Amino acid sequence: MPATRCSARTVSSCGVWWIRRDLRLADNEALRGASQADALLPVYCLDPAAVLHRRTQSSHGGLGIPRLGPWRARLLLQSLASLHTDLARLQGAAGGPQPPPPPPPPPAAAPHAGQGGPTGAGAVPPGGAGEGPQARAQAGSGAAGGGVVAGGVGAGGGGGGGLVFRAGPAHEVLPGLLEGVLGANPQLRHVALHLHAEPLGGAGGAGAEAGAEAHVAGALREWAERHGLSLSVVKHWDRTLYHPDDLPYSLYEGHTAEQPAAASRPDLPDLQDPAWYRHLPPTMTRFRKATQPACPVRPSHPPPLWLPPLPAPFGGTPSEANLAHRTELNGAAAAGGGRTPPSSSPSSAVAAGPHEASDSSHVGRIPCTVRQLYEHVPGAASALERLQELTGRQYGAVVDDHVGAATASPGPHSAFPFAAGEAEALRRLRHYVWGPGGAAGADTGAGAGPGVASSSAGAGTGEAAAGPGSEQEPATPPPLASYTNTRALAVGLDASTKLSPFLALGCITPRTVHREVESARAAAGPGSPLSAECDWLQMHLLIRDYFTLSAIREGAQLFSDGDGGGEAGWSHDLSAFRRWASGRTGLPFVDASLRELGGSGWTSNRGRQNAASMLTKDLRLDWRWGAELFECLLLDGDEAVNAANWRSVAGVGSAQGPDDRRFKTVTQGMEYDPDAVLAATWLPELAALPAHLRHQPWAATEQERGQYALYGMYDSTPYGSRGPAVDGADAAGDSAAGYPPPMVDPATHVGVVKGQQGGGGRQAQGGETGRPKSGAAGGRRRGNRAKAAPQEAAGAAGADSPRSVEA
Ligand SMILES: Cc1cc2nc3c(=O)[nH]c(=O)nc-3n(C[C@H](O)[C@H](O)[C@H](O)COP(=O)(O)OP(=O)(O)OC[C@H]3O[C@@H](n4cnc5c(N)ncnc54)[C@H](O)[C@@H]3O)c2cc1C
Repeated sequence: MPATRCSARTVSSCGVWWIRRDLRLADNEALRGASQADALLPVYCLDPAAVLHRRTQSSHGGLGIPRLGPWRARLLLQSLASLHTDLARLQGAAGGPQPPPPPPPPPAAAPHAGQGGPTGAGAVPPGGAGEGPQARAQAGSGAAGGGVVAGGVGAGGGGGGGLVFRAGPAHEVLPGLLEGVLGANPQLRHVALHLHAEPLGGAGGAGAEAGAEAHVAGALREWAERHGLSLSVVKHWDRTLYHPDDLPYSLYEGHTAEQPAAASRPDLPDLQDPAWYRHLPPTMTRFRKATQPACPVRPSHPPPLWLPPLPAPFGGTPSEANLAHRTELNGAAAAGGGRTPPSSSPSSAVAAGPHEASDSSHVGRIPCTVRQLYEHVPGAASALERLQELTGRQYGAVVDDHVGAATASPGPHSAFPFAAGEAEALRRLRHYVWGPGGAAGADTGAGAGPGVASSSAGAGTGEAAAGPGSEQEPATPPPLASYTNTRALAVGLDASTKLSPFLALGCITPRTVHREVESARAAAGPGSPLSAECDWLQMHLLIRDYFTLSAIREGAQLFSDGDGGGEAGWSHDLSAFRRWASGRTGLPFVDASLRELGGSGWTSNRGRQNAASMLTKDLRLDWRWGAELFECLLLDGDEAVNAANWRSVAGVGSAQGPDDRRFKTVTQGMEYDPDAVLAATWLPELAALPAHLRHQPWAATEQERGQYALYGMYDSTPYGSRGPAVDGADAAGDSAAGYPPPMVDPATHVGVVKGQQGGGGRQAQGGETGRPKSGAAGGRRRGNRAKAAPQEAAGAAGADSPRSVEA
């Protein structure tokens, strides 16, 4: 038995990390705060309110579907498993730095083609690193040289580690857990609860978690008083790039500083109206101008190298040696000498059984399937049924799939074919910013960038020397280098960053993304064209901030119906909604996007905008129904960001902009998916058609009608009154005849394809005249957005950025 065990110390303080959407070790204020105590109790509470809606979203009631749909639930479980393994590795690790173990064997196959492949510490082939200290030591092997502690559960540490998973609202779960801790640690004197605040999580907030934070604080206070303990409750905020406390104005209307902040900030640009500085500016452009120059981005913190162990009865007790060692290790990490990325892969963690990775039966069991998760929540099964009914899709395979299975459920067509968790988030970020091989930077320490890895970086992996920037490898431009041109495309793994699911679950912070991008900018040097791409990516982080902050400001009004429904108000025609939700509107770009969403949990920003426009501007259906379906299905579903985006497209509330943000969806498809790849992939009925007909099958010539059996599909029957609805419409199977005619006049969805005006341009019309001259390839192959200076693009009613907030 290691000597450290003999000198076990009593636990007089316990830090509780109430894990919410901050599933990471690095740059995590709540974890840092809770780790100051003798013991650390990381707890994830599966609150039924996070799985099912508590609120009624529209005046006509909600849809009755899960708030946490199967795709995101799966990603959540994987991320929890990954975090569990990382915690088990670090909590109570003892014995000091270990010599780096031999490099792990190269994985049999790169799990994600095009992403640079797994590299270094995080690259644990599915099922490759299983149980046991040796496996875990290997999992940590790529960390900064000399900084990794092989340890964790069963590895001779001063106690076990891992997260405690419990089903139930936190205000019920946490006092119960602490009762057990107190029973096993009679010397306990102080409990410190650290949590990451949710945008809508405060008392009186609008979201389903409204009041949760206040409830928990109240319940713990009552518990602590009863036992004569001292309690501190500390809320942290890492969700946005800019910390709300640093903004040069108040978020809330009605809050008036004595002087407008602008008066004391002559360095701020003159935005004409000083009142903007008192409140969250009413448009994105003004927000950017008022915020960027005035607000620092706070530094992001490296991951800890040591964490206090779980308290008894969940784990062991810390030892004097452990505690002394904490200071040494974390001090080194803070000094940048050993940024150790989390090293687990969710697949390895789950393949071994995430819960079984703990040595204590007291540590709660993370469900291994989405069905197990749903079983904790009464009503979830029927909500899933309802979702299936609305989308016309069965989710059995997804909910029953073991989350650690090597074959990812999202399937071969997923635009988000990534694993979950912090290490994967970092790999994706580095790949996007530095290019193929840049994921090796995931092992080098954030911000270091490839080619400038510290000497300790990649120890044991051999990756650092082969990274980009080295002589062996020709420089391949990173995806970031073409972000401006590709970001708006509807297809393409590297068209956009695909970071939003990681950001939504908190596997990575916007600060970390920002810092990495700044490193790339610095490495590229002054005047490099990459700088504009960096600006444009950071602009989108700003949009996320703006929408999140807007949601906070809206509070209870976030889900008000606004007046966007027009005089008649919003329609609640459920049958029309079903056609939309199941991707059977008859407008291929909208349908393909919606079926992609239903079938994989992802669709592009462009697809989302067009689908939302169709729902609100053509069908005049209640935007909250659309928002509810999106929040359920999206891998990156985020209540605040989602609702704010929907409000923006629907034109409701204070974010209202131009009256009509209606998208011509056929033209949009031609511009952002010229080869109609999305339709070919997700609309089997149209897959056999040539690309130009996949954009608008009704535009077939007489000859094409015969050739592709399109006769009878598009006759003169008024739109919307015929054609297969989702219920029982598939008689014609996956042939073109099985594809429904448009619910609305398709001519109103065709406009000028940008970039084709003038000489080579054409006025794309509905009906017979809408054929591109040279097939779909006649459309632009690249995103339509010109390489505008980000500043201008941000200020314009850009195709990417929410127009209404740019007004
Ligand atoms: C109707 C509708 C609903 C949406 N719902 C969500 C949602 O629930 N969660 C979510 O994260 N995004 C949502 N978005 C915004 C946007 O579609 C996604 O953030 C983006 O497509 C994610 O892809 P990416 O990570 O590759 O983004 P990139 O283009 O690479 O952008 C980088 C990051 O910037 C942020 N970002 C970019 N565009 C937006 C935007 N319009 N609003 C907020 N943040 C943005 C994201 O965090 C993203 O990861 C929605 C958009 C619409 C039109």
